[in-house]
Amino acid sequence: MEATTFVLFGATGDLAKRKIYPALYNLFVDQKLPQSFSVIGLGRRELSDETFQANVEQSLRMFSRREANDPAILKNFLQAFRYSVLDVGRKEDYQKLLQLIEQREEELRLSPNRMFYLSVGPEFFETIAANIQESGLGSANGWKRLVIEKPFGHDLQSARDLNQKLSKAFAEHEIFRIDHYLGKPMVQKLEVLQQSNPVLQALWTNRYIANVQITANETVGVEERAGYYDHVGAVRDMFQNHMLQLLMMLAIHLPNNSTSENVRLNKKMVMESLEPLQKEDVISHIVRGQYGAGTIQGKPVVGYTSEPSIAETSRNDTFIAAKLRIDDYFWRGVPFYIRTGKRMNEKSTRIVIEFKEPFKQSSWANDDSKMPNLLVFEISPNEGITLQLNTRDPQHRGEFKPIQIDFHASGDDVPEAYENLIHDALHGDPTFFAHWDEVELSWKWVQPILEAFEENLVPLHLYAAGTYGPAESDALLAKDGYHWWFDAKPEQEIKNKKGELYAYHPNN
Ligand SMILES: NC(=O)C1=CN([C@@H]2O[C@H](COP(=O)(O)OP(=O)(O)OC[C@H]3O[C@@H](n4cnc5c(N)ncnc54)[C@H](OP(=O)(O)O)[C@@H]3O)[C@@H](O)[C@H]2O)C=CC1
Ligand SMILES: O=C1O[C@H](COP(=O)(O)O)[C@@H](O)[C@H](O)[C@H]1O
Repeated sequence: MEATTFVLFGATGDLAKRKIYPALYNLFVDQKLPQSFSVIGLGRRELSDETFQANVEQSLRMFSRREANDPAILKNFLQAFRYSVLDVGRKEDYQKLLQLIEQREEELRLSPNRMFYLSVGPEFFETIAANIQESGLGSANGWKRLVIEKPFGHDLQSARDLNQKLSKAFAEHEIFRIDHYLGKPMVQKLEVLQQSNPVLQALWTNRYIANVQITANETVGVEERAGYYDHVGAVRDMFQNHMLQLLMMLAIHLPNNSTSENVRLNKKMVMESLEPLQKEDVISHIVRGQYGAGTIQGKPVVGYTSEPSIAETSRNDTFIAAKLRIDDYFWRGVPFYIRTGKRMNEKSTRIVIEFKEPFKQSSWANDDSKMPNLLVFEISPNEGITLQLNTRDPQHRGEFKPIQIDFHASGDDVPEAYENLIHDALHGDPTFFAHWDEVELSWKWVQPILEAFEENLVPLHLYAAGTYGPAESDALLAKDGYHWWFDAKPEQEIKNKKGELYAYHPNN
């Protein structure tokens, strides 16, 4: 891998501590960082290099998936780190930064390849990009890349404006827009699984699939992020980016040996084929919710409008469920249901593919003991794939009995999303980053929803914390004769149509 200088804006911030340093450390231990590597951390507060290194070390102790207790490894890792004070608006700070980078490049004999990681608020993205260009930081005789965190815009127009400004300083192939869901190992496997398994390729069509359900449930509430979250809601925070990226990754059809270009083109095609929503259709396709008081894992929690720094009158959405259709050859007629919410019953991100009724034409058609075939991708917190099949149960007069074929990855060996993404950005591999075309098409699809919410054309349903969202979310599927799979019943059991228990909830 080519020698690189990793320039981190926001080096004293929460994301850097919780995700970026642990990811760099784990890549270092796995020998996946360039042999010659320099990190320059930036922030407004004054820190010596030693204090900065000590802070990084502390973040590893708190957040790294691997213990950081080997002094020799730690020393080698931390010696790459330097700190410089930089206020994003102060031009002289960029000159100081340039001098420091050049000095380190000379000391370490690094080629001037520079990766600028913007782990700062979105209000700074444009200014930083412009200053990188103006100061000459990006014009050395090597490559330059810009890694940019979410949110990428607040709506369609602001996203377009931001992109236009960034593109004055960086070309599209130099911009790596982070969507950390694309870094999750199971999401990355979706592409490989489909490409390398003819059995899945054959099934990936409306001929066999009845519906697809994509869920990202969280148990946490708004936490300390009121200032940000109350302006974005679930629709911008999760749906426009992470959930639509999951939809694209699931729905693409890829040629064998596909390249990152194929992935991007196919994702774009999925978004272009999404049936657009008109503002007046939002009410029949989208459910918006907000959590009220309730109980999470046995503990009482307050409702959204009683959370610190949230106005009592807030009508912000903390839950969204949607029904979408992809109007193309493969998916025409297959509804995609998506939901995400805070303060839900459990933390789980999963995709469930429900296959069509297998015995429609057979003499078993009216046998209620059979279940549909399901293919389940558990994305987080546990990673796994389950295929549910029907078999006969000799113990019970030969009724159908679902069996599940399971693969589950073991926790410690699974790299964190940020490890995968930083590794790919260092390699210049854009496959698992959001291309501008996808971002623009996502905002375009979501725009009527934003407007309908703004104009209050859609009711805001309250749901009790610790549930699976408002009843209207269940009704969205029930209208089509479906239900959300794997929502734990109060007693955490899953029963068949005859009311017989056939499985416990997967997270129990
Ligand atoms: N935290 C998270 O879990 C996630 C965060 N993100 C995104 O990552 C980005 C960073 O978030 P997070 O780390 O939580 O934010 P924090 O508020 O914790 O950190 C912000 C960082 O920006 C620096 N900063 C603030 N103002 C300036 C300025 N004028 N000039 C230079 N540096 C400045 C701060 O340093 P100092 O105070 O020293 O100036 C600090 O290092 C945001 O875009 C956020 O949306 C995305 C996903 C998850
Ligand atoms: O981007 C975000 O994602 C997290 C959820 O991520 P996960 O990896 O824990 O599923 C969410 O809590 C946060 O609000 C959002 O900004």
